[in-house]
Amino acid sequence: MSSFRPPTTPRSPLKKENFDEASKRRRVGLTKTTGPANPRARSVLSTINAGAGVNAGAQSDNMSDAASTNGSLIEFTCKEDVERLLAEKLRTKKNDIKGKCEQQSEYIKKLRLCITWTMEQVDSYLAEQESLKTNLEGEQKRHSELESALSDKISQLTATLEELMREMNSIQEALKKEEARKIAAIEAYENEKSLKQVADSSLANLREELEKVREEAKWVRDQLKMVQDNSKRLQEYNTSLQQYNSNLQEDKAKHEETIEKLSREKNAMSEYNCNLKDQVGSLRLQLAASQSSQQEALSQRDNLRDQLQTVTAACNTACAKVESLEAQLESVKETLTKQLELVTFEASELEVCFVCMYITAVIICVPILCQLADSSGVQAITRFENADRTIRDLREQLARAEARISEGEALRKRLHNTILELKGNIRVFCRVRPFITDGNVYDGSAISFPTSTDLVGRGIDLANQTQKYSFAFDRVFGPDSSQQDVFVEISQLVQSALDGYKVCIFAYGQTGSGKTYTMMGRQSSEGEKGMIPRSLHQIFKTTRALTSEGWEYCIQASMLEIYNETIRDLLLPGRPGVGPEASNGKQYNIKHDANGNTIVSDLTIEDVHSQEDVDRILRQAEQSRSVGRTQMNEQSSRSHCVFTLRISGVNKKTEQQVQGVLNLIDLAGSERLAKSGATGDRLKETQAINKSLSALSDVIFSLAKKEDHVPFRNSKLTYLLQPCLGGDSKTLMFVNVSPEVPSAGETLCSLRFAARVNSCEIGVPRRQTQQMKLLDSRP
Ligand SMILES: Nc1ncnc2c1ncn2[C@@H]1O[C@H](COP(=O)(O)OP(=O)(O)OP(=O)(O)O)[C@@H](O)[C@H]1O
Repeated sequence: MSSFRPPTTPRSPLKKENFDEASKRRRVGLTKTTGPANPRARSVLSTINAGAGVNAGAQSDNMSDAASTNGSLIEFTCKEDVERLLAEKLRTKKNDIKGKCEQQSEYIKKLRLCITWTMEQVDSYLAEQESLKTNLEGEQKRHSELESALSDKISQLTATLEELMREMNSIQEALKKEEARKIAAIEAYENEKSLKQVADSSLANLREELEKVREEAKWVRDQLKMVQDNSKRLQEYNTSLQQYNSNLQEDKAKHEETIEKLSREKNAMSEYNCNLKDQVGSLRLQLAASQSSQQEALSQRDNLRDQLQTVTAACNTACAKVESLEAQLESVKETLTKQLELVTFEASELEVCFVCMYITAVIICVPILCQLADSSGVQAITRFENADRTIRDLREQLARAEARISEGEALRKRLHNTILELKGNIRVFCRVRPFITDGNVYDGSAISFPTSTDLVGRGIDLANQTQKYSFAFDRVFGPDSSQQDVFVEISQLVQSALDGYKVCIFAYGQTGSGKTYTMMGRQSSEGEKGMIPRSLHQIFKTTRALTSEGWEYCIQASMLEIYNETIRDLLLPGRPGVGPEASNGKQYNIKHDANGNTIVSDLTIEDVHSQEDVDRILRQAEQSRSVGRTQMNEQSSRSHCVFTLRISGVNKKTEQQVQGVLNLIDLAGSERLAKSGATGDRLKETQAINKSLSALSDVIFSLAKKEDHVPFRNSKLTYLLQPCLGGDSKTLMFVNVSPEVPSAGETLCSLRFAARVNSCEIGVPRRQTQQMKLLDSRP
């Protein structure tokens, strides 16, 4: 608590300056008549002055004269001096008036000095009093302020005190409650203590019981184990029973089949019987018919006999007919009777036979069926064994085939790689885009293609002013070449990436020469899709096809831009464009791990599973790029755009693994510094582009020349791609060329750059790359 201390009052208001002030005023008071500050003091002074005032002017001169003549200048320092002066007695001879006068005038002088000193004292006291008064007023004012501050403070403190009192009361109440609670808790504790004792004793009992229960549990566990063993055995038995049951089911099915067959035979036989019965019926009907016809014949005979009797001449023939008919009838009758007897006998016999057969079949079938079941079981077992043997054989054959396939695959990879190495690990293709009739007239004089056998499809001639320049590359694609024609060459490198190699494909060339067209193409038209979508299509197609051989692939994509040596993430969700806010404050640091992989910290990496995923991320990247360009007021691309696919494959069967990388890069449009006329930021941009492009060409050039020390220099692009350049990595560069005449100077520049990259200008021998020692050159 802070203690209140009143401000210290100045103890000596009449210090030197105050005193000087007072004496000054005294002097003024002597010359000027001032109002009486202190009436009493003033009256004393007036009396003295009045007494002395008679000869004031002359006396003062005399006084000083006297003082100086006597040589005794009296000084008053204190009251005692005055009293001493007043007590002084004049010692003169009685009649010595002159001496007396002199002494008195001397005395008067002293008295005057004394009065002067006293007045000065009085004045100083008055001044002191005044200053004390003002000090007092000031002090009083301060005091009243302090008083009011104190009263405020006191009221505050009173309020605080009241609050504290309230708090104290509430605390006291709480304390009381706490105490009551404490007492209750103590009681509860006591109860709990007694309960604990009871619980301890019961715990001891429970422990004993627990021991017993544990023993019982052990016994139960043993029992359970036994039961589990039994259950296992029963399960096995059950399985064998199920097996047996399934065998029996199979047998039952077979028996049912046999029974069905037999019942089908029985049906056939009963049908046959029915047919026979029908035959008998029809024969009976025939018999009845013949009997009726016999009756008719007899009636006819009677009629004929009647007619015979009447017609005698025709009687012989009729009689013969009748006789023959009778004979026939007799024979038919006989035959029919015999047949009827036979059929009846056969029917009865068949009936008997059928019943016997059925009974016999039933009697015979059971053991036969049992035998059949046995034999079918044996057959099934043999069949099973045969099938097992066949399966084993097939498996061995399959394993041999798979081994042959993987050997073949390895051989294919080796051959593919050898072919690409023979073609060159670093290759340069030239692509001339068609002339764009944008109000321009094409005279076709700038670019031509040599027709000599050794340069056909490989050479390009450029006419610039009066000079002609010839270049040869690994392939030259003319203006008529389609995206598919170009992709045929690229697809081999895509296969290399799937085989686990690192591949970099660059598109280089002046602004508007067709780099983006080559890499991305036109998404809207299937035939005009560029290398990136086509490569991805091939990758998905191949990985799908390889699934049957046990391969499982994981494909991850990332896309970044390097603008003015600054990395921009093109797949950053919600990326607005450029500037620090575009990266959401992320730092993109490039690092290389021990396995030769490039890691860009904070970069968005997307898993891609289908062409749709790829289309989506390409759209997003294109949008991010165009927003960036608009914000930078770019007319065309001024940044390097790097699309990276990381392909990781594992073969479940052979446990082989591959880790390939495919980088597809749309480089910034090249521009000659001298020609660009750029200034300010534009100049800086152009310088940055040229610097990184020349660093890239230096790297590839020294890799092609098999140099030990590769100059990765201070360029983000080359540092980023470091693990993918050199060694057994594959590098392919497109030099894109515009056919327009005004750009011939630029075209010459691009072609020279490309020629330097692969040292393939005519007359310079081609070189193969070899395993290089890559230098770490972190920018
Ligand atoms: N082979 C081609 N067939 C048809 N059109 C093409 C071809 N190559 C380029 N083009 C067209 O030429 C124009 C410029 O091409 P593109 O934008 O690809 O050039 P670029 O080199 O990427 O330019 P920049 O450096 O400015 O980005 C585009 O309209 C493109 O469609």
